[in-house]
Amino acid sequence: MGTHRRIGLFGGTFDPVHIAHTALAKAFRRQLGLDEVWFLVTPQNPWKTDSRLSPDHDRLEMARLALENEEGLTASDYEFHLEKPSFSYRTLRSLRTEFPATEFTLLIGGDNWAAFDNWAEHREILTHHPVAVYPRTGSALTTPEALQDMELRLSIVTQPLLDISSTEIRRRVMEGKRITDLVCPKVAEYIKKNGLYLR
Ligand SMILES: Nc1ncnc2c1ncn2[C@@H]1O[C@H](COP(=O)(O)OP(=O)(O)OP(=O)(O)O)[C@@H](O)[C@H]1O
Ligand SMILES: O=C(O)c1ccc[n+]([C@@H]2O[C@H](COP(=O)([O-])O)[C@@H](O)[C@H]2O)c1
Repeated sequence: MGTHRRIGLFGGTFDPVHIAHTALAKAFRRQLGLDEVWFLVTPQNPWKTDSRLSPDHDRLEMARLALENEEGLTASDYEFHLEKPSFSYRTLRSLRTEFPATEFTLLIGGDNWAAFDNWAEHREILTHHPVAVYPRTGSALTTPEALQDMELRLSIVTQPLLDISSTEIRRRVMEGKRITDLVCPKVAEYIKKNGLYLR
């Protein structure tokens, strides 16, 4: 006890998790010297109410498979037990209460960061947590004006851009195309075995 742990949080839908997610999480962990990075598989992003989402347990299992040999990267079902939709401030409140000696740093894409002042209770989030932002295609790393009076603990994660998305993977599966370069082999196998993304 008493050790001050530093954990990075990477929230997403992960339907499915792909190699760009893993590469980014590794860069995040290494560049910030974090003990661990948790992939928070979100049951329901407050801004994405897409009913065609794969079941929570499939998305979690794929994240587990993708990360089982990745040191310091863990798939987390923490948000499965919280109220929906999964507002990040609620998740973070709960984590702070449960793990008071741990510092949680949020990983946020440049696209999400540009709109961060629209996140529920965003000032509360920034008061309690450092944030790491990484570039995404088409988004500049500028801090929203509404946040400029805040004392931000902000770092930038530099990572070569990989043009891969879960949307593209789902589409390729539906079209019967190969996805072996885009997801890890065990995830490809899981998708096939369970007939995911065929409709
Ligand atoms: N190719 C990529 N490079 C860098 N970051 C990515 C990439 N793909 C996804 N991310 C980041 O990972 C986070 C979680 O991923 P998410 O589950 O939304 O995947 P996605 O591929 O963007 O999904 P979808 O295509 O279904 O919207 C996203 O908010 C995004 O910031
Ligand atoms: O809390 C919010 O208001 C909020 C608004 C938009 C997105 N989020 C979270 O941001 C994370 C990334 O979302 P996404 O869909 O871009 O992968 C995911 O954990 C969402 O729950 C959170």
